[in-house]
Amino acid sequence: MLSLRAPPRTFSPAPWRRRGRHGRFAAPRCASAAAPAATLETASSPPASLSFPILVNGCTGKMGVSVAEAATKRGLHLVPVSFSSRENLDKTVQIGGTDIEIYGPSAREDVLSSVIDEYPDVVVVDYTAPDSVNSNAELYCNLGVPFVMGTTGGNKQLLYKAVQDSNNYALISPQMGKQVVALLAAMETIAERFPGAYSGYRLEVLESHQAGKLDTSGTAKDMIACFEKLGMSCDMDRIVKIRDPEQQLYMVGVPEEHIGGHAFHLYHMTSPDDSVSLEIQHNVCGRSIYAEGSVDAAVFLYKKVQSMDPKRIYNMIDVLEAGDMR
Ligand SMILES: NC(=O)C1=CN([C@@H]2O[C@H](COP(=O)(O)OP(=O)(O)OC[C@H]3O[C@@H](n4cnc5c(N)ncnc54)[C@H](O)[C@@H]3O)[C@@H](O)[C@H]2O)C=CC1
Ligand SMILES: O=C(O)C1=N[C@H](C(=O)O)C[C@H](O)C1
Repeated sequence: MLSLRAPPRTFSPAPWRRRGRHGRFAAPRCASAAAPAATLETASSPPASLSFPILVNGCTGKMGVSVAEAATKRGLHLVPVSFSSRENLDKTVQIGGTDIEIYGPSAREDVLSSVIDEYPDVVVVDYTAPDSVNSNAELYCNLGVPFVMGTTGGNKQLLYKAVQDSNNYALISPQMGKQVVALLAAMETIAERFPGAYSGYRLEVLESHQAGKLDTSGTAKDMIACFEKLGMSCDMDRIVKIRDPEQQLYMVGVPEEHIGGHAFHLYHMTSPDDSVSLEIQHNVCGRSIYAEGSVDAAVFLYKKVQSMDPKRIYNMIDVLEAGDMR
C-alpha cells in the first residue's frame, strides 16, 4: 500500500498537503460539535407516513447505532435483535429506549427465522464488516428476508449472484449519502456520454476515513469505475488511504471532533502535458447523511416488496430516481 511518506511519482506533493490546512482550497468546513449536522438533518425530517419492522444488523458498531437511532426517530419499529461476529457476547445495547439483544453467529439463523415469523414484513439493514458481507447476504437470501446492504467490501459478484439466485429483494450501495450518490450518478452520466474524453489524463485518488475503517473506500472504487470509462486509469492499489489521525488533522484538514467519523475524498486529474488539472472532492463529517439515507433505502425497499415489484435488486440511484431527494 502507498504511504504518504513514499508517494507515487505522479503524486508529489499530495494535493491535500499542497494546500495545507488553511489553504485556499482546504477541505470545506464541516459543522462543529456545537452544531452537529445530525441535529439539523433529523430535526427537519418529517416522521415516516408508514411504519414497519426494521432489524439493524451491526448494532454493536457505529453505523448500526446511527441507523437504529434514525429509524426510531422516523417512527419505524426497531426489532430488538441484532447480531455479532463474536460468540457468548451476552450483550444488550440500548437505542432510543429499545433494548437490543445481541446474538452470536451460532444462533443467528434460528433467531432471524423467529424474527421473520414474528415480523413477516421485516426489512434488515446491514452495517457489519467487509468479511461478513457475503455470509450475511447468503443468510438473508436463504431466509428470504429483504435487506439493505450498507456494508462495504466482500465479493461484489457473489453478493449480486446470491440475491439473483434467491430472487430476494435487496438494495446494495457502498454510499448511502444521497447528495454524494447524486454526484456519483452525474459521473456515471458523464462517463456514458463522453467515453474516453479524458484519455491519457492521470488520476490521483486520496481518501481519508476514521482509523477503524478496514477497507478501501467503496465509494472511491465506484467513482474510479466512472473515471476509467472516461479514459483515465487508476490502479486500486494506488488509492492513497489515510487512516492516521495526525495526518487527517494537519494535512487533510478534518475537524478534530470528526476524526473518529469522517469520509473525505479527493480525485485529482492532470492532462498528459500538465497544462490542465481538474479536481472533485466530497467530504463528509459524521454519519447522519448515511443513517438518514439508509432509512430512506429501507422505506424504499419495503414499498417495493409490498408492491411485489418484479425488479429485485436496487441501489441508491433508484431511491433518488423515485423522487426521494432531501
Ligand atoms: N454504505 C454507506 O454509506 C456506508 C458504509 N459504511 C460501511 O459500513 C460498515 C460498518 O461501518 P462502521 O459502523 O463504521 O464500523 P464499526 O466497526 O463501527 O461497526 C461494525 C460492527 O459490526 C460488527 N460485526 C462484524 N461482523 C459482524 C457480523 N458477521 N454480524 C454482526 N455484526 C458484525 C463488529 O463487531 C462491529 O461492532 C463498513 O463496511 C463501512 O465501510 C459506513 C458508512 C457509510
Ligand atoms: O466506512 C465508512 O465510514 C464509509 N464507508 C463507505 C465507503 O467505503 O465508501 C462510505 C463512506 O465513505 C463512509
